[in-house]
Amino acid sequence: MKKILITGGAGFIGSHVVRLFVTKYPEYQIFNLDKLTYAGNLANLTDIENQPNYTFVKGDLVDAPFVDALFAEHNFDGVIHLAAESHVDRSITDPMAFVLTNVVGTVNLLNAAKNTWKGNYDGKRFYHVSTDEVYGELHNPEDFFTETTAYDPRSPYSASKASSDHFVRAYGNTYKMPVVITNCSNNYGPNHFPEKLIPLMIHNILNNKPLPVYGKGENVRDWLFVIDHARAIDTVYHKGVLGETYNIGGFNEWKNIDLVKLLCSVMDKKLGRAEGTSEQLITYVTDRAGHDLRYAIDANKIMKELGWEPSLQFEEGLEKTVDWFLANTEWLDNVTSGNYQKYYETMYENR
Ligand SMILES: Cc1cn([C@H]2C[C@H](O)[C@@H](COP(=O)(O)OP(=O)(O)O[C@H]3O[C@H](CO)[C@@H](O)[C@H](O)[C@H]3O)O2)c(=O)[nH]c1=O
Repeated sequence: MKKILITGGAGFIGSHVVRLFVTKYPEYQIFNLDKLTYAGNLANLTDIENQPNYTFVKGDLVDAPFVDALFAEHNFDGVIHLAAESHVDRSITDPMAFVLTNVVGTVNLLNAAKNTWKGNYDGKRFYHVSTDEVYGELHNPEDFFTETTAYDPRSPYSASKASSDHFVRAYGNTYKMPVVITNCSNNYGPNHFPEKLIPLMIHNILNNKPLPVYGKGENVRDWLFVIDHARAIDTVYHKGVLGETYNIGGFNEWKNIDLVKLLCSVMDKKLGRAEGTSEQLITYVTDRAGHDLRYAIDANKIMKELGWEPSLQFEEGLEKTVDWFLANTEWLDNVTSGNYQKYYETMYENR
């Protein structure tokens, strides 16, 4: 039985990857290693937690002896590394947390794999899940990030992810480790932690709170339904060429303000409120420091070479997402209690 270690499997994207692998591949033993930070939540996985091919391990990638021991015990065949601090705003107020988890954590994991595999890489694979933010920002509407775009990280978050990408490639080159990397655009969908744009807006609309749009709302992001990202990860894990990088995205660009207005209108319909009700909550707030203007990803390589493509149109995905949040208000209430409130009381003055 192949043993696969998925890190960060209790998080938003990770939990969708764990679910897909546990249900699609009963012949794999899936280990989910997660530190259960504020954004990691085992409630994301209750439907599969009793599956015989699923094991949860709580632990911190920064703890090298722990990571070494886990690897030595199981000699994993594959690693899908998603564990990361992921929120740009938090990286602005606490960059070191991002250096530790994203850089030190990744190098600890690489070392553990290297020292356990000892050059015997037959059937082995180290897959690093990364972000399009490593490429910096775009200004010209005709430009897209491709796999050969030079790295230009501009936030502490993207600098930490760029650094971890470089380490993964360096281990591929220096120790000939079997590595593959993907860089994906903005995800959305069920279980998204409500500090990110879409779930935050859903949460605030439900609670009649202001909808904080940074700057003028002119920044552009490319959005992909999280389950399509999980499908892409499955595709790259099984068909991706070692040493390669694949960009993943939806060819689905939205200006923040247009997206928030669309979401307001979907919410009004779902909640039976008059059209325009939620839009009144839109509040322009101080811009994010160093806010990247536009991300746009060229996903042609994964589409043409590996045959992956998104399964959903954005409007459909957004409606599914809203439906999920409306059906899971308990999940939302749980993740927005306690420290969440404290974070939002101080975050605007910290930015
Ligand atoms: C939370 C929040 C965000 N924004 C803006 C900032 C961005 O232009 C856009 C999306 O913000 P966020 O949801 O924080 O996502 P963004 O900074 O683009 O980064 C996301 O997408 C990246 C991929 O591009 C991932 O690597 C990151 O982990 C993920 O957080 O919305 C607002 O205008 N108001 C808000 O309250």
